[in-house]
Amino acid sequence: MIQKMSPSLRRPSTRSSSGSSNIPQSPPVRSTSSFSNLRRNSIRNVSNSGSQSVSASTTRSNSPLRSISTKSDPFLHPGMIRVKRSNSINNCSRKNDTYTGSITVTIRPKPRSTGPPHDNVGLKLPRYSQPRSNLQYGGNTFVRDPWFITDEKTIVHEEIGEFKFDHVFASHCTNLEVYERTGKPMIDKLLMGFNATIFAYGMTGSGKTFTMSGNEQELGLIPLSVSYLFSNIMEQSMDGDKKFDVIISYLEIYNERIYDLLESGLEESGSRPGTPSRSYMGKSNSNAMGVELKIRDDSKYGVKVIGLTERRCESTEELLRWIGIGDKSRKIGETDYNTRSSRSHAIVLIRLTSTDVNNGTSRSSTLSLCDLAGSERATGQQERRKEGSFINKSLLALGTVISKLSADKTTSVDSNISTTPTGSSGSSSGSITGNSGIPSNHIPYRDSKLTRLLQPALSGDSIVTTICTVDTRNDAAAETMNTLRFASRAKNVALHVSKKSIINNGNNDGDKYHTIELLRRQLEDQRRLISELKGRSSSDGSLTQSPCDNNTRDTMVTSGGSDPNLALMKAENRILKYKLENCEKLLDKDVVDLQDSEIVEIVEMLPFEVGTLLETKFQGLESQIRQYRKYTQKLENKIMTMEKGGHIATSLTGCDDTEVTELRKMLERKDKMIEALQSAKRLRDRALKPLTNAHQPHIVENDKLI
Ligand SMILES: Nc1ncnc2c1ncn2[C@@H]1O[C@H](COP(=O)(O)OP(=O)(O)OP(=O)(O)O)[C@@H](O)[C@H]1O
Repeated sequence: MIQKMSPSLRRPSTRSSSGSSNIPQSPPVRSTSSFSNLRRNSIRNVSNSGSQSVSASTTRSNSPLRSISTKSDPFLHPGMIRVKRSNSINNCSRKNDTYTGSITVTIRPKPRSTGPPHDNVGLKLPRYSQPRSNLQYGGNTFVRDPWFITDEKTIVHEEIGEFKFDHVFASHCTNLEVYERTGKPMIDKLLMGFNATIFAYGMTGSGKTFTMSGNEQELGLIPLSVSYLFSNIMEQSMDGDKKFDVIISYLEIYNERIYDLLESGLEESGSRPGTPSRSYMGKSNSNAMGVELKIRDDSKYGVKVIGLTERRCESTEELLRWIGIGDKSRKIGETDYNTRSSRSHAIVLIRLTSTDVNNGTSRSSTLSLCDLAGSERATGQQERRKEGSFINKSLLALGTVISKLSADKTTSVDSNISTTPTGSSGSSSGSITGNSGIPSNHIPYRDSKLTRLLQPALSGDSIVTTICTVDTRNDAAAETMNTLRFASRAKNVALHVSKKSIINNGNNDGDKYHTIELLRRQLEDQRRLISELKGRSSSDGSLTQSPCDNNTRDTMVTSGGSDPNLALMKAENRILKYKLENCEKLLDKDVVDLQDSEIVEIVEMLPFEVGTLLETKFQGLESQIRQYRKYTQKLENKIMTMEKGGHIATSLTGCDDTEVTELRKMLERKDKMIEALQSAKRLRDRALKPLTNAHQPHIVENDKLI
């Protein structure tokens, strides 16, 4: 964690004499002040002048680097000419917490290494005004370049037409200028809390690595940006209110496999920090392959490379030294176009975490610096051919993703154009043929490791700037054309990026006190609750037994456990249930089975008129019973008489059968009627008994048949 100015940051260190050091202890470094003052002087010059541009000579005159000879110091390279100070980040709305715009696209033409000192690239020539003719120089004839840069945003091809971008650098521009336009604004965004991604794209040999890393003579965008980052960190941590953490990881994608470039942790570095050590490697592909790393979806970072080494750095020198170590492991090899061609995509990840010391909040943002391998034609050498095919495939995947992302905005210029990388083996399977302008929902990020790793950045998690390097020579026209098409599409990719959210770590003293106080209160509340419950349970006695006792548990359940309201409700429920059962019994019970007390209960409930009515009814029934009895008696007498006279059989036999049957039926009905009447009488007697006992004499003495 970097807080205030650590001694190592304050101390103007001297250049290490030795190339070795113990890692992770502070590595041998170049003068700290060189890097930080580089930035400070350039910034001060701008702000003091109040101008939008600053000349390199001004920068040089104030720089402490002036003591270093111009031969050995890249900052004093004569190529450092006027550098515009305007922020080149693309048209965007810049609210405090969000960035809305599109990918910032810049074009960097590679200068001719031979030929006339000033080719037509970089000269402001009117379109088509120059006749196509060869140039004579030093006794040699040079074919004119077909490309013109008409202004700082436009590059024109004599026959195809013009392409407009956020910035087109002159071919003779310096890395410092490129950094000022691209790296510096992105570091500013990083410091504000945005993720930032810069990637160099272009055909092999067009200057990607030169732009990103630089060489012994001229520092590239990476060391310049890192230097600016640490200068800002020092400034911001000066008053002690902020602490910073800088962590670096470095990986490469080689033949569609991800390798950790810091894994080996090489402890020696023969090169000075800030310059790409790979530039000094004597042989290509000299490093053994490491362990392949896997990518995983991650809720926090979008995607994450599992097991990637992270190194904490406290200074520009330390960080650049790690990059130098990683560069040594990066795969390079000779191709037809480049004797030291990158055979892999390399990505430097710098995670910056700033912590507010006063309130303990922190915010992390990541800078991704990508030096992509270049698209290339198929070569005769088998290994290069295999690598080239992987490179082309992944660049094709990137082109497809960019194309799809920009599909809804792409202009007709791109119609019917394939994004197949330069010189690829002709496969067009993944190319975009014809742009319908219909946005596709499916973005094939999973088609390559490169697009997978860039997915969070391209899908809105990062502000993105790309530097497309081109070779303007006539024989590279097709490749340049493809690069510019890619660039045109990238320009259309919309970005809506939010700052990384602030995390409350709760790790400062104020937060600790607050947390302890909160926990203390919670503890008190819980204690109070426990004693309250104990009080309740001892008052109803249900908790006096062991909690393991089943009876206790039952008691608790039936009494509603520890809740008195529940117990009360249960008791009420039991009473209501009992009442209901009784009512049901009363309703369903056969009247005959009713107990006297129950009948009295019912009778008492009846109105007086009902009793009178019932009495009348019963009297009617009694009269009927008497009639039936008389009739039955008559029949029986008749039968007896007949039996005594010996005529029974005869008479009965002689009797009309119908009459006998009728007589029998009448007897049966009589019996049934008598039974029913007796039952009714019994009921009536019982019903009236309490009333008659109280108010009047018995109407019926008993229920026997008279
Ligand atoms: N703008 C430039 N000024 C000076 N030299 C340059 C420039 N661009 C490229 N070069 C030189 O061209 C050569 C190839 O450049 P470089 O290695 O950066 O290309 P590259 O795009 O990274 O290629 P590859 O994709 O094969 O890795 C190097 O010697 C480099 O120094």
